[in-house]
Amino acid sequence: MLNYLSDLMSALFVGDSKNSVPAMSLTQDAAFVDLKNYVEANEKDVQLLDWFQKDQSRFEKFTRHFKTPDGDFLFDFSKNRITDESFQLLMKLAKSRGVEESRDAMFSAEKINFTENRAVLHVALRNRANRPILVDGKDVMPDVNRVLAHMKEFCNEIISGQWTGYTGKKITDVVNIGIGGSDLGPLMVTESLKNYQIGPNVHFVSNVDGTHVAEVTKKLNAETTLFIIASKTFTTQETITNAETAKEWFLSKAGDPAAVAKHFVALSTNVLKAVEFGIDEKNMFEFWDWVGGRYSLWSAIGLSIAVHIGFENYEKLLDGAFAVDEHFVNTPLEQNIPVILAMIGVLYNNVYGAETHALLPYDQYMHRFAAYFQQGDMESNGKFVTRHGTRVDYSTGPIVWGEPGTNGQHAFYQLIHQGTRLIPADFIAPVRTLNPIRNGLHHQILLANFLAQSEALMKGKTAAVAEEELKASGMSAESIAKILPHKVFEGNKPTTSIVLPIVTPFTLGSLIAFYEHKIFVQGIIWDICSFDQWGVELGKQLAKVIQPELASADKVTTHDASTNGLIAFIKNNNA
Ligand SMILES: O=P(O)(O)OC[C@H]1O[C@@H](O)[C@H](O)[C@@H](O)[C@@H]1O
Repeated sequence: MLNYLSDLMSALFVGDSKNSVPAMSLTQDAAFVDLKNYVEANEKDVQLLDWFQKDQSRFEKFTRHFKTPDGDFLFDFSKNRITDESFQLLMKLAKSRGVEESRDAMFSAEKINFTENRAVLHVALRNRANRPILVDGKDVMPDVNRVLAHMKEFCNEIISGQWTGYTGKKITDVVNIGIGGSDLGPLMVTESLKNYQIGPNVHFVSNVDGTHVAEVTKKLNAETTLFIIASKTFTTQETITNAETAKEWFLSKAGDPAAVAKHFVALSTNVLKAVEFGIDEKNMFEFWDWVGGRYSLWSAIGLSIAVHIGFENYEKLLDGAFAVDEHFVNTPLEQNIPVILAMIGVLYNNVYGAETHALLPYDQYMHRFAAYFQQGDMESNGKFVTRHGTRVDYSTGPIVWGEPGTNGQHAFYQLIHQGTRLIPADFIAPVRTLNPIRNGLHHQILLANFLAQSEALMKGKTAAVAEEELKASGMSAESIAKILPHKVFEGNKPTTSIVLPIVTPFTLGSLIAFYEHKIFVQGIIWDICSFDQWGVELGKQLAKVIQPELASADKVTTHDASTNGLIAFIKNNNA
């Protein structure tokens, strides 16, 4: 029965798509078996430092540059557990899994999101060459350009003060109300590019916890505030609830419902629902079902970004991503940065058994970067079923986490240095700071810490070195014997260093696109559908059942004992 079902699924969905990978599990793919066997026999126990000592050209060999108008990126992969041999085997695996064919299928608008029967076309939103991209025979570019033109016009009106609120005042504050992909991207990017602000202040309301909207509106003046309701579906409970609350708050100040049109705009694929909510159709910024929520900051969902930093800067963000799209499409696998990022991740995930991946930006502006890619990566690749409908027998997407340096150093780096798990980490640091205060002193300290941490993780500290240090401090032999094991760092912890020239709209756009394509490539290797998110639905379904139960006075007995007990406790103590 199970086999019949999975065969049926394959026939229905993967069928003759060019994008289909060999119906072979990753673990049975000869390229994977070769990689695993080779690494286990030759590389698992080798110290990274030994490879540096043996190969003087290791740094040059395993670094890649990426040029931008704002300066070069340097990707240093050399502190990873790769050699010429394992690197070649990783590239063979990418070939064998059909990475190039799948990439081309995405760019040519095949419906690779087969569980929702949709193309995956965030790349069309930043297709700065304006090459036609056909979905169901229709070029999507005229629509993309039309919405961009609308966004431009709107931004200019808001920033110039031509657009005024109901009492004739200029808009000073914009509140983006959205959640998930309709929140995290604009939030992360506006924080990262705060230095480029030329428009109103931006605020974000996402959590359905009333505290979020209450605290944000507390600080605002209705006369000068514009709400952007951002929701792909316009049915998300949290967003609609927050939007209705914002409208109530606004009307309690403005009084006249006619004023709503000047203070509420919507970003959605669902024009009907937005109009139903009371948004004037000319204040609707549309996008399409082929834009995944977690890839939507390049669409109308980016409006709060464009309003905050100006449309020209927003276009530079798109340009930066486009430059990476061109690189991804046109560069051979061995030189292809997203492919290398992805394949090194696969090595740790599937050969070394690593469970997590840390993103550590050494830039305060980028403090939400890891949170953003938690959704980008974990919602995309947190899947246990292959595209052929069978359960995987290997691990898929890693747990993604991180905090900006140097805060992380004083919090969780202890576990990376001396814990028992292998935690591959990406260090991301700009050469130049946007705040060179005290003659660059802060930035120098920041960069010294970034460099020191990745060095320390690789080098570690042997017992002999630790003992010497303790002796030099004048400690007694007895105390040294007690403390010595605790002072040892095993080292050999792999890291990738991504050095960008400076945080600009262009370089940030590029950086985001590198990670997006990394996630894409890994999904192909794991043979999963990286573009849907059915896993978030079950909880939503159950919440709809529980909410009325919380509201009623009746005793609830329909769940398991734990859930019933929790409901009873909350109700009994909520008098
Ligand atoms: O933009 P919408 O339709 O309100 O959806 C918001 C979020 O809703 C969540 O349920 C999805 O997991 C996310 O992918 C999505 O971004």
